[in-house]
Amino acid sequence: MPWPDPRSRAGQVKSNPNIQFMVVVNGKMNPSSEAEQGGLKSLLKWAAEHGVEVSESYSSLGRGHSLGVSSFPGAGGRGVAALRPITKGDLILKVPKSALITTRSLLSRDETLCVALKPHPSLSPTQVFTVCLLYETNKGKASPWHPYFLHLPRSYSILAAFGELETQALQVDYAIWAAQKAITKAKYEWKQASILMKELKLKPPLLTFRAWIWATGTISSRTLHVPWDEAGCLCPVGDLFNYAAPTEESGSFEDVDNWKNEYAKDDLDTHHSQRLTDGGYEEDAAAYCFYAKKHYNVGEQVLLSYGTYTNLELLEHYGFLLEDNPNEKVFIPLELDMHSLSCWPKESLYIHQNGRPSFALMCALRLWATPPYQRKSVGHLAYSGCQISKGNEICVMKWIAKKCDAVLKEMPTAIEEDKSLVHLIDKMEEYENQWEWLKEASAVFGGEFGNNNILRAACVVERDEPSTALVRTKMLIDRVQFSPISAHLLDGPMSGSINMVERLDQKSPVQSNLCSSAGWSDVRFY
Ligand SMILES: C[S@@+](CC[C@H](N)C(=O)[O-])C[C@H]1O[C@@H](n2cnc3c(N)ncnc32)[C@H](O)[C@@H]1O
Repeated sequence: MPWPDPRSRAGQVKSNPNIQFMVVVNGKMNPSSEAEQGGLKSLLKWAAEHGVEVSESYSSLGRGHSLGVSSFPGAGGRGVAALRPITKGDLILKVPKSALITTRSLLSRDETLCVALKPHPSLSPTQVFTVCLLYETNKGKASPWHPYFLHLPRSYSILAAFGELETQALQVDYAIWAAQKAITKAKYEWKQASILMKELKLKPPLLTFRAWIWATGTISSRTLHVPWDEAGCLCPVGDLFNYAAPTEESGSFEDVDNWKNEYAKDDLDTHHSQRLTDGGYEEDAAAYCFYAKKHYNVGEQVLLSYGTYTNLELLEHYGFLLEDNPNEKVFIPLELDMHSLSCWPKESLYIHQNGRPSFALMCALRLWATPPYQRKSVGHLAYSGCQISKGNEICVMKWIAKKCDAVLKEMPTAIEEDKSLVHLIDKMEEYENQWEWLKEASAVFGGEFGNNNILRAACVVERDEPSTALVRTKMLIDRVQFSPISAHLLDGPMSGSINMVERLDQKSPVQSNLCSSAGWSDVRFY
């Protein structure tokens, strides 16, 4: 999902393009490992050659680059660190238009691709970009973006990549439905584009649904907004910034004025307001420009807001969740008679992670809790976000508390169970075989796996050979990886055996709105 529209900014980037490699552990910077350095070197050398510019500044450390590529375990994995103090509003990175990957830039270099696309006008801009991306990776080293492709993640945990087990583990019905919808849409779009991909003679591994999901995940989680193409652009180096949710001072529950402001924010947030942007394409600079949204000290991770997202939306588009997401919403269904009193759409009836009900939910409930003969005379209070009476407010809050209790009781597992399970899955690699792991799981869950799909799946696998059982369980829980580069190499007799490497380091998201981040806590550099 491309980031929102840019706002215009002034600024200057000094043109020293050599970005450094560092690892930041507990706020302290250390030179990164040789493997990491070696791995990233080719990308950053390529970036420098293609005019990517990173800012320089003076500090007690002397003059030097403001940014470095670092590893932030538990906070997005590979990301960008401040190597010098950075001031709010500083222009920190500039990526020239010529380095951006867009449908247009790919088409302008390839006549075959242009000709092949013409008879397929019904494909959406994103489908076209997905095909173009797979076509470009199909070129292997012949593509000018080959060093960039080498550094893309091998797999994504976006909803479209979910299997049945993961989908059911979401537990919440609207989250399950969102996953099913994302999977169905991806399959439909892949089938639609398959004819074109065959005409383009992509290598067999790149024609698979797995490859489509890889390209979809790349585009969904890494593209930035550009004004000339709704599919957005891939921005080498600019796509190394991890996400920080946009926050505002939240109003206190008792403070009606603050609360009303918060309600105004509900409306703004729904439209992914432009105020959240800290990067954008600038026509006069012919470059994608990135600005610091706040002050950063040396060693801090420099983050960007891609937009305002709930955890389910983050999972859908970016494949991770935030444990503390100020924009998280839990939707509360109203009974028919309550709904008929006001005309609020279902998606406006929710509770924030901090427990604050949305404006629409409060309005609908305040009206419902008012005797019918009074609704006309006091309705304006509800519509302007004000209390109607103390009794009315107590009635509303009691209803919300009862509803929340009922919703939570309907979930097959509780948050404590989910946390234990995520912890157990993380520890799976430490066990020699499935039996040992299941023994530990039984102890934690008191031998009762109830409705826990993941543990039930593990029990079924248990009947296998112990040596293969653990691997199979991990495969059920984790995602297999797709490497476009090795797919490119796999040709001829090996083409059927797409390079699938088990992904053992990724958590399975359980209950999207309640569970911890499933991001790249352990990014591999390759
Ligand atoms: C634009 S990329 C950022 C760079 C990425 N970490 C990398 O190694 O290439 C976006 C992806 O980074 C990860 N990510 C970004 N912010 C995160 C966060 N706050 N927590 C966990 N994962 C995050 C997610 O996998 C997301 O899809």
